[in-house]
Amino acid sequence: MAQSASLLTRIVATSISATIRAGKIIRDVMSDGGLKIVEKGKNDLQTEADRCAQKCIITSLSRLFPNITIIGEEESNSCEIPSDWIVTEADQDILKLKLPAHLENIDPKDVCIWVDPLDGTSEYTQGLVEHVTVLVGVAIGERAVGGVIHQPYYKDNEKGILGRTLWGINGVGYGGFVPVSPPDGKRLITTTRSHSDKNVKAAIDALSPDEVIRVGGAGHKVILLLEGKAHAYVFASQGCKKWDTCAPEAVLHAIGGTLTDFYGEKYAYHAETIHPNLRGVLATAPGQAHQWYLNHIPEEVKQNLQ
Ligand SMILES: Nc1ncnc2c1ncn2[C@@H]1O[C@H](COP(=O)(O)O)[C@@H](O)[C@H]1OP(=O)(O)O
Ligand SMILES: [Mg+2]
Ligand SMILES: [Mg+2]
Ligand SMILES: [Mg+2]
Repeated sequence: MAQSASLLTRIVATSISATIRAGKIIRDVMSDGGLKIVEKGKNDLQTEADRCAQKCIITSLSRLFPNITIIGEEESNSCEIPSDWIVTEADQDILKLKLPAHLENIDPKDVCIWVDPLDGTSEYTQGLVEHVTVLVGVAIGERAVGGVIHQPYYKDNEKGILGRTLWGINGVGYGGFVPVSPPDGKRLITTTRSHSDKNVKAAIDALSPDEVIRVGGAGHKVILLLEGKAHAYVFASQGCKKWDTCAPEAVLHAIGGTLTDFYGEKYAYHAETIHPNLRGVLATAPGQAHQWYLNHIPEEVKQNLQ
């Protein structure tokens, strides 16, 4: 890998390769049929694919970036990993990116990488594989700056290949998708299909949507915002964690969208922060009035998110 490239571009470039490899592992586990599901908590599953994909990504990144904190959703174990799960390649186009001065010489101590090896596990176990993404987010200080979202089951009929990878670096660029504005004169809201409750529903009802798009995964829902299929992602629940939102937030910000909690505050992604997004997730596509959504959320809904 070009050592002259900056640390941030090297992390994002390698993360692209690592998520593609993890996506192949996720497809292989599904086609072999041995999901070996473990129940981590209420409505909270883990499969062999979550475990193996995390192992692939974290082992690869930690060998290349030994001084950087990497936090993954799944608990790690010390078992051997196949050598072909260890990724050393990097996306060459990303390595060529020119960064602004403040991102050029970052201190490895200020970087935290958040890994969600399989976002949308509930849907994956139900065979709704199009909802699945692999997420790697890169925070510098408190801010989510770089993000990679890989969709292992995306079908590109023209290229005849399975899978695509979307990336973004705030203030630098994005790729792997073409941003589209959502339709004018309508309010399309995307939200959970597997983790709903009274508070989640009350928030959506208060926004009087024309349509509610219920799909799995934080990564998948932010892709709907990137591609103009929804105006807002509304999840008034404490269920999402930092690894769910770091990468999607960075990619969304790179095209001018916004992701905050229900009080309008950005989440902090430094290594010492708590994992749950206790104040919910509200994200809007570029050009949408984020404040309008915040203003229309009932006080009671906000108070349940503390
Ligand atoms: N109550 C919860 N318990 C565990 N994970 C949750 C919960 N709510 C949301 N998540 C995580 O956030 C993602 C987005 O939520 P949803 O799909 O319900 O909109 C889920 O796919 C899941 O990530 P993961 O699949 O990686 O465990
Ligand atoms: Mg999970
Ligand atoms: Mg997740
Ligand atoms: Mg996950």
